[in-house]
Amino acid sequence: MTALALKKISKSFDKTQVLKDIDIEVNEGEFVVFVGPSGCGKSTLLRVVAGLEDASAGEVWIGDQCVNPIPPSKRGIAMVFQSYALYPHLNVSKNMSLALKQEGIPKDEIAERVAEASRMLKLDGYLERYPSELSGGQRQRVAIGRAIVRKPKLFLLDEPLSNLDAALRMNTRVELANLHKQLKATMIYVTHDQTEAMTLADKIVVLRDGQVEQIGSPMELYNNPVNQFVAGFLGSPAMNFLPADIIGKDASLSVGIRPEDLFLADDGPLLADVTHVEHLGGDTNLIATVGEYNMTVRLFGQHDIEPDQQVKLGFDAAKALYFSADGLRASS
Ligand SMILES: Nc1ncnc2c1ncn2[C@@H]1O[C@H](COP(=O)(O)OP(=O)(O)OP(=O)(O)O)[C@@H](O)[C@H]1O
Repeated sequence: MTALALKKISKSFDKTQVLKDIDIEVNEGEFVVFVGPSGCGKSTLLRVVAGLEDASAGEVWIGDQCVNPIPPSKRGIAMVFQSYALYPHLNVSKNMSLALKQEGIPKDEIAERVAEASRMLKLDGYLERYPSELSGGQRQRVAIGRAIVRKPKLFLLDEPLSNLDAALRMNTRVELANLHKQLKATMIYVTHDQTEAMTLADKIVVLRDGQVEQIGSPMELYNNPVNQFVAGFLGSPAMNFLPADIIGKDASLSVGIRPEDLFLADDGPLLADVTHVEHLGGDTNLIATVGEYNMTVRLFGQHDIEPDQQVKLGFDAAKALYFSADGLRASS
């Protein structure tokens, strides 16, 4: 069943249009990630779903109801923000239960829900602590717990991990994926981080300049992007783009080759000047130039290559993608 449908949503602030004709369907239980560069309209779209902003045109459907006239508090949603927005004067237990109390839910049910959420989030030992006595990761878990106890139809998460350091971000990402599995809840998650999108999503919505570029599973988008923008946005290090005549193809096209699809080959068609080498232990990244074009090569394992060295590169031709001058996919 469809949990959320956005139908031709547009949004303008004064004369500036920031969302244009957005159509998205989210199935029940899906983890959907809105991803795109800064300013593309991700947060505004989430706020329109929440009812914190009105759409200038179009409809928001939650389940079988058009919620345009319905205020945020009645939409059956719970939001988690980047800033945890916890109440500093309330302990963890009270932060989690406040909204339920305001809704008039009986005390023993509140206690049950708080106990269950804190068990899931491994916060059971911290219920009496105040936010100032918690780490950033714990605070974010409380914010997530506060959403869980409300048993919403839809979870809306706006960059919830971006205040955490890299290691904690990765742990919390895994916890969030597990939580989604346990709750079987519908989640809409906004991020500009393509790794979060790739690792968390059942379905990714790539946005640019207020428009949907492509919707699909992470692997569909990675392997079969509709255009150069999507191809370049998903994947780290990013896809390399070169004029196709460098590999003997039509000069009006660009060829896109992912860093991991390049390899060292004495008879390879690309002569690369290595400018920098990143030894990652398990992998080695070469930053290089081919003619005037920059390239990143991801080699499996450890390699004894120095900056200023020249290497010959081959690539997996079956995985190369071609793009016409307007950025759309083309056949070679
Ligand atoms: N209340 C507002 N009034 C005017 N312009 C706004 C308002 N809110 C957002 N915008 C503009 O709308 C555009 C989209 O903003 P939005 O915050 O949705 O982008 P985003 O993709 O979430 O970016 P980021 O990743 O940087 O948070 C931006 O150009 C922003 O300046």
